[in-house]
Amino acid sequence: MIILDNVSKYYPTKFGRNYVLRDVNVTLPRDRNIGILGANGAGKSTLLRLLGGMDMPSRGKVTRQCRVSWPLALNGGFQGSMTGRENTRFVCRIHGVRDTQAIEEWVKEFSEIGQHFELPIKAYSSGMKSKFSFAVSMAFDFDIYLTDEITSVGDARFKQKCIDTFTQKRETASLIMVSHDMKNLRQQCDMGILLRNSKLEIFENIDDAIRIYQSL
Ligand SMILES: Nc1ncnc2c1ncn2[C@@H]1O[C@H](COP(=O)(O)OP(=O)(O)OP(=O)(O)O)[C@@H](O)[C@H]1O
Repeated sequence: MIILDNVSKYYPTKFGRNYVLRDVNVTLPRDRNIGILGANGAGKSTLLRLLGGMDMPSRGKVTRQCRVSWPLALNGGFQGSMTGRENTRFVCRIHGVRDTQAIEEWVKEFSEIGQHFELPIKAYSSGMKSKFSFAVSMAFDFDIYLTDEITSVGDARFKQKCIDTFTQKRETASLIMVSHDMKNLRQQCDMGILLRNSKLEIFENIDDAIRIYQSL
């Protein structure tokens, strides 16, 4: 379960506070696949970051009662001056893994970035960063995976490898995904969240969420 308790999130701007969420109280179950819908700029990516703990609410509290991933293929979550190997080791430590060697080698192999693994992340191309980030995400077992569009990782072959690996993970985990692709949302999700006017509307059935979203 992920519990949002009176959560507000805003960004200060020169026009005043830009509220993305305002006084939101919801509990997201551990065992449903949830699609997040909303117009451009509604706050879907911000919500995903709050759920994963990459970002903090301005007010209120987000409580995770299970292991929640960071948004897959997130490019900005690593330490640029550290190498891929060092970043992997760091993430291992955060997740309480002491013997990091096997995970380091798995990430090196899966990401296909070769000797770049031993170089600082800031020297990676954006494609390399996505591959590396996806590989690190797949090296751990989470209960809930957070994802923006997975389709943005690497070339066609690598993308297929990601989809296959992720499909395996999903046998024991669930998914909270942001997408503008309704077909993809219908295929992957059974429950929906519509984000508009700084509030979340929860739909038990993804089809209902899509119908309301498309009628807006
Ligand atoms: N780091 C930030 N600093 C200031 N404002 C931000 C920041 N990140 C997002 N915002 C603002 O918060 C709002 C929500 O942005 P967010 O990226 O979460 O929306 P989104 O629904 O994911 O959009 P899209 O569908 O276009 O990707 C927007 O008005 C955006 O300008």
